[in-house]
Amino acid sequence: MKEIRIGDTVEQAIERSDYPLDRVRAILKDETVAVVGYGVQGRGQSLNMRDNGVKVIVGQRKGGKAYDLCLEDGWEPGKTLFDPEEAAAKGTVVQYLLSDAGQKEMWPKIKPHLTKGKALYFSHGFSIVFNEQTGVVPTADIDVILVAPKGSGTTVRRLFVEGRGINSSFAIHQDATGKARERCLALGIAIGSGYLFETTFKKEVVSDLTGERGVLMGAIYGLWLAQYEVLRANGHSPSEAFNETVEEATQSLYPLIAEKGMDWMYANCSTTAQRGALDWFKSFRDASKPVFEQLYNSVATGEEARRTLDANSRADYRQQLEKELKEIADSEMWQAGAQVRALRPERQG
Ligand SMILES: NC(=O)C1=CN([C@@H]2O[C@H](COP(=O)(O)OP(=O)(O)OC[C@H]3O[C@@H](n4cnc5c(N)ncnc54)[C@H](O)[C@@H]3O)[C@@H](O)[C@H]2O)C=CC1
Ligand SMILES: CC(=O)[C@](C)(O)C(=O)O
Ligand SMILES: [Mg+2]
Ligand SMILES: [Mg+2]
Repeated sequence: MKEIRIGDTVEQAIERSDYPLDRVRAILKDETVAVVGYGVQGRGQSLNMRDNGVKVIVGQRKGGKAYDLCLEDGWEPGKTLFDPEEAAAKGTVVQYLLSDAGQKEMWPKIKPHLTKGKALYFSHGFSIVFNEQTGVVPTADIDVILVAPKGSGTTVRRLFVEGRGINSSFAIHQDATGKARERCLALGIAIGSGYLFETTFKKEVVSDLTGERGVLMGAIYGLWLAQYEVLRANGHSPSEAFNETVEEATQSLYPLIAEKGMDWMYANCSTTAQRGALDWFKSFRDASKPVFEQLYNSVATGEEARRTLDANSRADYRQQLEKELKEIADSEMWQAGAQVRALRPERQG
């Protein structure tokens, strides 16, 4: 256990040494963990648990790319690979890792298999917190727990393979068996978390939806695009605009932030840059803060959940997302990006 103390706020983070693998295996020895949904998270988490010696099965419908990936990854039909409902029936822990819209749709089929004493596990507070929209209301006789890796499932797997670990949030929504916390923490370590930070389903979903719409994905792209467009409009070449907006950020400056914080990154830049950045950051904060407040409100009122469920429940949701991602890929900025990235020396030859 590690303590984080900021002013009056004290937090405890669970670490791997609190749950060494033999303890994890002992806690989970009588459990069959059914991972329902082999998407980005289902894949990362199930492979890590399998490598950690946990008894894992996967529930994924036949046909489609995700099923092919299951076979490629060594899941065996009838042994460790089943239809979602069959897996839910066999599992004592059901890791519900369909997309959030998929969780709503499949719930009537999954719910009957969640019998007394089982654990229902989520990696997002979405289905439970917005249950008026999703209809996901588990019976009182099962544990309902959450481990939400704070990163892509791709990273969950990559860090694990490198012997590192991702930060995850965890929360207990229902403890029917008296074992919910042990189950949750053992699973949290088993899926590859390095540290586990306690939260609630509500806090997790609101912060997560804000973060991904904000600084992690939506805001960063908006900010980068605005700068790129201004540079281009003023006659700078695509490569100059891209290097000065994205390539330098991801290749040089952001890794310095990751290493020792914002001040360390600043300290490793010129005094010219430091003076300018220190003068300008407040303008960017002030310009964007009202947008963040609007965003937070839209998340907290359930509006973002409504939009997500509406859009991602359509039959053609994937094609729609792919179409919009392709528009980004085809845009000048990211075409320049593809060519600039190809010039990284380590990508030569
Ligand atoms: N993608 C990520 O890295 C992260 C995801 N999460 C959470 O983990 C959970 C799983 O997310 P992802 O792995 O991104 O899911 P995903 O979008 O990759 O989908 C997972 C699986 O759900 C299936 N699916 C989608 N709609 C369906 C439907 N209507 N009926 C049946 N199956 C359907 C897909 O075919 C896929 O196999 C979600 O709660 C998400 O918010 C949390 C942290 C990060
Ligand atoms: C990767 C992650 O944690 C996100 C951005 O919240 C998500 O994929 O939902
Ligand atoms: Mg997240
Ligand atoms: Mg998210």
